[in-house]
Amino acid sequence: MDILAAIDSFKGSASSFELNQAVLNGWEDRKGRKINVPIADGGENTAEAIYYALGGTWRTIDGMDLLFRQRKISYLLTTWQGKNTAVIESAQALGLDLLDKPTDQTIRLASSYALGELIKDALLQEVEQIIVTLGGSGCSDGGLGLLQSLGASLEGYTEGNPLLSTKKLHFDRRNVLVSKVKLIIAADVTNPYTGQQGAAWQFGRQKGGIDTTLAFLDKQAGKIAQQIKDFWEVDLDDIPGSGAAGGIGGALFLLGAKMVSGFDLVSQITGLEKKIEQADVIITGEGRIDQQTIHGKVPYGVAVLAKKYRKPIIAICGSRDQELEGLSDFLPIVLSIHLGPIGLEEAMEHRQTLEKTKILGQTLSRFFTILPK
Ligand SMILES: Nc1ncnc2c1ncn2[C@@H]1O[C@H](COP(=O)(O)OP(=O)(O)O)[C@@H](O)[C@H]1O
Ligand SMILES: O=C(O)[C@H](O)COP(=O)(O)O
Repeated sequence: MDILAAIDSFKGSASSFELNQAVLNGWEDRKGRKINVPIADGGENTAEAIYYALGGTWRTIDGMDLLFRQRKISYLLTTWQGKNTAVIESAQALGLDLLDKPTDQTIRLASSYALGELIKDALLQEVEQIIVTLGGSGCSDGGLGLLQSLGASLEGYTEGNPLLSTKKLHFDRRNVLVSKVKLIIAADVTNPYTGQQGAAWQFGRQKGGIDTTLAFLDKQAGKIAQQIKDFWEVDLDDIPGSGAAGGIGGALFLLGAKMVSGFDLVSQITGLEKKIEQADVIITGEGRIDQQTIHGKVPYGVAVLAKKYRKPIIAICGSRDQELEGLSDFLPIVLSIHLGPIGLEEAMEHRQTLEKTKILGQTLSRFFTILPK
């Protein structure tokens, strides 16, 4: 029996490659093939998943993070579809993981400026295209910091999160630095720029924002979106994914980037569909399987492919919502790696997570051996 593992990283806990390997190490069937497909949807570890598929070299620069703190940041230089390509994972500079604890203060301070600096560095490497992966970010600035770094001026901006103070955005799309390369956004969600389904309300709470801050950020994003509509005739709220990474999706779209689903892109690059077609059992998962999972996250994407080829699929996670509504049609079995009540900090410990994942892999393989042939 050939088993394929394509589990998304458990954010803050373990990478996709490690989790896949843990399940495969636990799997007791010695005869079949064990296929490890590192996978991602745009969030943390996406560049690594692409690296496993394409190879390439890592370029490390003295960059900064979402709070303007100095930090060494790496991005991937590779070849994709015959073109010199940079893969910049926004979570490397702007990740929620980089904050000790997301609070209302961090969301009020955080900016996407550091991502613009990485894009500028990639442009100096003479690449023909840049893939910017979005997800797992700790900022919610409508992408204004990024635009500022690439040459836009933000009227009224004081400091910290530019969405709080910017009154007006000025930039000439013909002059922005990225006009010479093909820009691809690989977004992990399809949310719009503003509104109840938009960046601030949907993802601002996990970034520490309190309701009054989120309401203000959403109102400000609405003003910027209106201005963009008036001047550039682009309605960001009509663009699925413009609310990814706190609105960076919208900002990059404005710069002419092509928006694609992060999962679809990684799945194409890794040849996931073909590999699923050839496997007998599929294991997927993510840190927390919840109502958001069905909106383009890895386990849903893998499950859609498994369903297409009628392959049995099991999802594993660190924690899950009790109710998973429409998801159970695609993922009937969602199992936590944890066996008893446990605090979140202890649960997320790296080594234990991999050990428990291995044990769950072992249990699942035994289950398949008792099934009638
Ligand atoms: N080892 C673990 N055990 C229990 N819960 C975990 C573990 N790793 C991650 N989580 C939970 O998953 C959350 C991250 O969700 P995840 O699905 O990995 O990312 P995202 O939702 O950004 O795609 C963490 O905040 C935590 O609640
Ligand atoms: O805001 C972001 O960075 C994402 O697009 C959504 O975040 P998540 O994948 O960390 O939930």
